[in-house]
Amino acid sequence: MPRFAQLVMGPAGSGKSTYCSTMVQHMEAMNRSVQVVNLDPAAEHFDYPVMADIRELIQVDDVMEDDSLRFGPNGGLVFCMEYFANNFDWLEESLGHVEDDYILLDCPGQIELYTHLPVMKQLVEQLQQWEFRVCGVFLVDSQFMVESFKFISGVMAALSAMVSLEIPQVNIMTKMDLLSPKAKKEIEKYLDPDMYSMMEDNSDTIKSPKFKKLTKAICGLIDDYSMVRFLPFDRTDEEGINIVLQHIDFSIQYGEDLEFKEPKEVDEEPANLNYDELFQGKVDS
Ligand SMILES: Nc1nc2c(ncn2[C@@H]2O[C@H](COP(=O)(O)OP(=O)(O)OP(=O)(O)O)[C@@H](O)[C@H]2O)c(=O)[nH]1
Ligand SMILES: [Mg+2]
Repeated sequence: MPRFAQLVMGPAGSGKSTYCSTMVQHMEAMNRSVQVVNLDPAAEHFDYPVMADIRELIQVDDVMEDDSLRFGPNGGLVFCMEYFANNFDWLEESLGHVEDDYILLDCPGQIELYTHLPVMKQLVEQLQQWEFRVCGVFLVDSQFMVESFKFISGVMAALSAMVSLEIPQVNIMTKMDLLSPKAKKEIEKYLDPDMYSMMEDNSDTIKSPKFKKLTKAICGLIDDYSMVRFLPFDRTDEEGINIVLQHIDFSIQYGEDLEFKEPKEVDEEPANLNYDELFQGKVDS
C-alpha cells in the first residue's frame, strides 16, 4: 500500500503552517485521515496537532547557544537540517506505519534549503524509499506577486525547488483573502501567466539591453514549456481548498488504490413501532 506526503515549502512567512492547519481541518471535515509533521526546528507556534516535531530531535536555540558552534539563526537552521539528514531513523520511528498514511510536512522557510543544499532532496529520496509518493507544495505570498518582476522571481524560486527535488509540484498563491477586489482582478493574469505579454508590458522599464535579453529568455523558457502555474489559496474558501487538494491528490495518484468501503448500514426501524401513536403525537403538538 503506497503512502502519501505533501512537502509544504515556500519562503519565510508565506503561510506554510497556516496552509497545513487549514488543510488538516478541510480533510478531517471530509473524513480523511491526515497527520502533520513539523520539520521547522525554529518553529515557535502552530495550531495543528503534530504526529512528530523535529524540535524533539534538535532545536535552533540550542545550536545557537552552543559556544563551540557559534551559529546565527540561519547557520543554526542549516546545522539542524544537516543533523536531521543524518538522523532520518528518528523520522522513520515517529512516522510508524498505519494504513492510508497521508502526511503533511511543514518545512522551514529558508530558500537555500530548496535551491542548493542537499538535505531536502535527501529527505525526498528517503521518503520514497519508505514507499511515500511525495508532492511538493510550493507556497508564495500573493501580496508579493502583483507586480511582474516580483512574479518572475517567485516563479524562479518555485522552479528551482521543482528542478532540485524532481517530484511533482503544485504551486500556490496564498493569502488571497487579503487582496483588494482590484488586486484580485489584477492577479488573475498571474495565475495562468502569459510570460511574453508580461515581458512586453515591462520592456520600457528595463534599460540594459543585456538584462532585457536575459529576462526575455527566462520568460520564454517558462512560457514555452508551461513550467509553472499557480493555484489560488484562500483559507476561507472551501471550494478553492478542495480544488488545490484535488490537484495534489491527482499528482500523487491518491485514491486509485483505495479500497471501496461499504457505507454504514442505517439502523433498522424497531419492529414494534406504533405509527398511529407517532402520528397522533405530531398532530397533537
Ligand atoms: N489573512 C491571511 N493570513 C494568512 C494566511 N496564511 C497565513 N497568514 C498569516 O501570515 C503569517 C505567517 O503565516 P505562517 O503560516 O506562520 O507562515 P509560515 O510560512 O509557516 O512562516 P515561517 O514558518 O516563519 O516561514 C501569519 O500571521 C498568518 O496568520 C491566509 O491565507 N490569509
Ligand atoms: Mg511555519
